[in-house]
Amino acid sequence: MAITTTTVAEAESSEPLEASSRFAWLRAFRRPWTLTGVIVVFIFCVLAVIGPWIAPYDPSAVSKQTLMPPSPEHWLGTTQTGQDILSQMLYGTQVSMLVGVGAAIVATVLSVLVGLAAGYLGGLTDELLSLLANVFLVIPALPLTVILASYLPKTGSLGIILVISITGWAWGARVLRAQTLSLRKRDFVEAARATGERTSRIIFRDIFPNQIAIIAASFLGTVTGAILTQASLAFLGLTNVTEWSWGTILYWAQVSSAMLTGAWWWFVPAGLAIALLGTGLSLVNFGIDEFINPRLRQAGIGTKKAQRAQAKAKRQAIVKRPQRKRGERSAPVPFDPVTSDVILEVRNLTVDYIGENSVTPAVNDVSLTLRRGEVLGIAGESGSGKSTLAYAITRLHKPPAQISGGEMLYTNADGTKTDILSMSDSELRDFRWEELSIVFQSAMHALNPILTIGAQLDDSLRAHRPDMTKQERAARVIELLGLVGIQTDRVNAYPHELSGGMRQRAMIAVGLALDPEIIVMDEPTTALDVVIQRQIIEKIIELKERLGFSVIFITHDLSLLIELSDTIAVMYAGRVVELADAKEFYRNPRHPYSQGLLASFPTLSGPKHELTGIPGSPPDLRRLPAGCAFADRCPLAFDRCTTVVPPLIPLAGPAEWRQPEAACLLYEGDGAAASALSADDSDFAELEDAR
Ligand SMILES: Nc1ncnc2c1ncn2[C@@H]1O[C@H](COP(=O)(O)OP(=O)(O)OP(=O)(O)O)[C@@H](O)[C@H]1O
Repeated sequence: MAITTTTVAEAESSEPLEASSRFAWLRAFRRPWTLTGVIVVFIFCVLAVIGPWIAPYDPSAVSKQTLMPPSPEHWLGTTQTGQDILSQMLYGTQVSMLVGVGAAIVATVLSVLVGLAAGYLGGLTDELLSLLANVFLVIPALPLTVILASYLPKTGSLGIILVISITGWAWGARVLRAQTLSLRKRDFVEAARATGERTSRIIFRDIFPNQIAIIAASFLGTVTGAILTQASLAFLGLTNVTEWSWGTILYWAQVSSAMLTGAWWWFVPAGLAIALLGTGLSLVNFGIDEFINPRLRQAGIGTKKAQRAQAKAKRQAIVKRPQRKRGERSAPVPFDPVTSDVILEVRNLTVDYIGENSVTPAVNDVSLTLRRGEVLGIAGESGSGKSTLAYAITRLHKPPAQISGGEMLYTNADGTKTDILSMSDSELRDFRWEELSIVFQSAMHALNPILTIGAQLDDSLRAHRPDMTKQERAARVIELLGLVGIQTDRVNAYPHELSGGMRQRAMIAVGLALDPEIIVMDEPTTALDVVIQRQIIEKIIELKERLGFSVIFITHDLSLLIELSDTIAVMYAGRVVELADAKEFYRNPRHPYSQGLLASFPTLSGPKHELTGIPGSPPDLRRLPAGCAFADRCPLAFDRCTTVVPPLIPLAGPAEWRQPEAACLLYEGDGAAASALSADDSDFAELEDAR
C-alpha cells in the first residue's frame, strides 16, 4: 500500500508558485548568454523594421565618393560607384531577416505537419509522408537549391523563401516523426486516447508541446541556414541582385573585386552581420532548450563541480581504496546487531536539489550505519527523501541534486575506510557493482531491450572481470540465473519475453553478478503483484543468508519492510526520525510519526484494527517550518516542538537488539513519553511466526 500525501501537500502549497510560474519563462533570460543572444537578435529585428527609415542615403544612389573607407560621412564606407554601404546594410537587414524568418516559418510548419502526422497516424499516411521526406533528403540540397533558384524567375525574396523552404523541411520532419513515434506509446498519450480525445487534439495538445524544444531549435537553425543560403545564392548571382540584402552586398563586392583592391569595408560588415546574427540565434536556442528541458540546467556544472571540489579536498586525506581480489570474500556470517561490523557509515549526509530560486533539502543531515549482512529498510511517505538518499549513496544522483555535505565511509576488505564521496569517476566505476550494486524499481527500463538477459549479465562480467574466459563467464551467467530462480534456458530471452517478476529477478542477478558487499534496492517489488512480491522477497532473504551481502531496501510498503529488514530507518521531510531494530520498531514505535505510519497499515494477521492514517500532509521541503517538521501533524506536539529541530535521541531498548533512536523532543531528558499506538505482543508473536 502506498502512502501518497505529498501530492496533497504540493497542491496545497503550490499557490504562490503557480502565480510565479506564469512568469517562469522570463527566468530563461537571466542567463547572461541567453540575454546576450536575445539582445543581438532583438537589435537585428529592430534594424530590419526601421532600417529603410534610418538609412542615411538611398542604397542604390551613386556618388562621386567612390571606394571610400569608413568616414564620418559614410560610416561603413562606399562602393566602387560611391553607394553608401551602411544604407545598403540597413536595407539588406530587412531582406535577409525576411528571407530567414519567412523560410523558417514555412519549413517549420511543413516539418511539424508532416512529422507529427506521419509519426502519430502511422500506416499508409506514415509510409507516404516518410517517402516524400526521404525523397527530399536524398536529393542533395545545395544543387537542388541552385537549380530551383536559377529556374525560378528572379522574383526576389518570395521566390527565395519558397526555394529554401522546399529544400529545408525534410530533415526536421524526420526528427519530429521519430519523436512522435516514441511519444505516442507513452502513457499520457494512451490515457488521452482512452478518454476519447480527438486525434487532432492529441497531436496538438499532448504531442506538440512536448516537442517545442526541438521545433524551436529547428526554427532558429533554419533562420540561420536560410540567411546563409540566401547569401550564397545572392553571392552566386542567382537572386535579384538589385534587391539589397547581405548576400547581394557580398555579390557586388565580389564582382567588383573588393577583396583584390583591399576594400575590406565592402564585404566585412555583411559577413559580420551574418556571423553575429547566427551566434545570437544559437544563444537564444540554447536558452530555450535549457528552459524547456529543466534537466539541462546546471547539468554537469553544479553537481559535478561540487563533487570534484569535494573529492579533491578529501582525496588528499584518504588512502586509495584497496581493490578486493576476485573471489576474496569473507564467508557469510549471520547478521548480529551487536557483533557485526559496520560496512557503510553515512555521516551527516545532506543532499539538496538546487532550483533557480529555491533549494530543496531532500536529505537533511542523515546519519546511518549498515552492518555486514544487515537489511536496512528505509520507510517514509512519498517525498520523504528515500530515493534521493539511495541515489546519493550510490553516487548516481543527477543534477540538480547536489551532495552539500557529509561523508559516506565504506569499509574495504582490509578494514580501511574510504569515503565514497572522495572516489574519482574511475574508482567509482570499479566500486559500483564490485562492492555496491543497485537494483532499480523498473526492471523494464533498467534492462536493455535489445540485449538478451544472458548478454547483459555477460556484459557486466566482461567489463569488470577482464581476466575471465568466455567459458567462465558463460558458466557464471548460468550460475547467476540459477541463483535468482530463472530457468537457465531463458538465458537467450529478451527482457520483453519475460514476466515482470522474472525481469526483476534478472535485475537482481545483474546486481549479484560481481558478488557485491552491499545491494541498494529502490522499490524493487513495487510494480509486482503480492504473490510475485513474496517470491522475490523470499529469494532476497535466501540469497542474503547464502552470500552474506548487506541490503539497503526502500519501499512504501511498511509491512513488507518490517518483515524483510533487520533495522528500520524512518524518514520524514528528509531526516531520519527513527532508527530501530525492525522487531522493536513493530512492537514499540517511538516517534509519533512512526506510530502514525504503523497505524496506517493493516497488521500482518490477527485481529483487525481501524486504519487511522496520519492527518495532514508533509511540509513543502523548500519551506520547512522551524522546529520539528512533523509538529503540525503530531498529536503529541508541544510548544518547544515548533522551535527546536530534535536530534536523534538514543533510547532504552532490549539489549540484544540495536539501540533504538528517535528524533523527538518527547524523549528529551528522562524519555518519559508514552507510545500511544504501539502494537501489542500478540501481533509481535505473529510477526515472528511470519518471519
Ligand atoms: N529533480 C528534482 N528537482 C527538485 N526536487 C526534487 C527532484 N527530485 C525529487 N525532488 C524532491 O525531493 C524530495 C524527495 O524526493 P524523493 O524522490 O527522494 O522521495 P521518496 O521518499 O523517494 O519518494 P517516493 O517514495 O515517491 O519515490 C521531494 O520533495 C521531491 O519533490
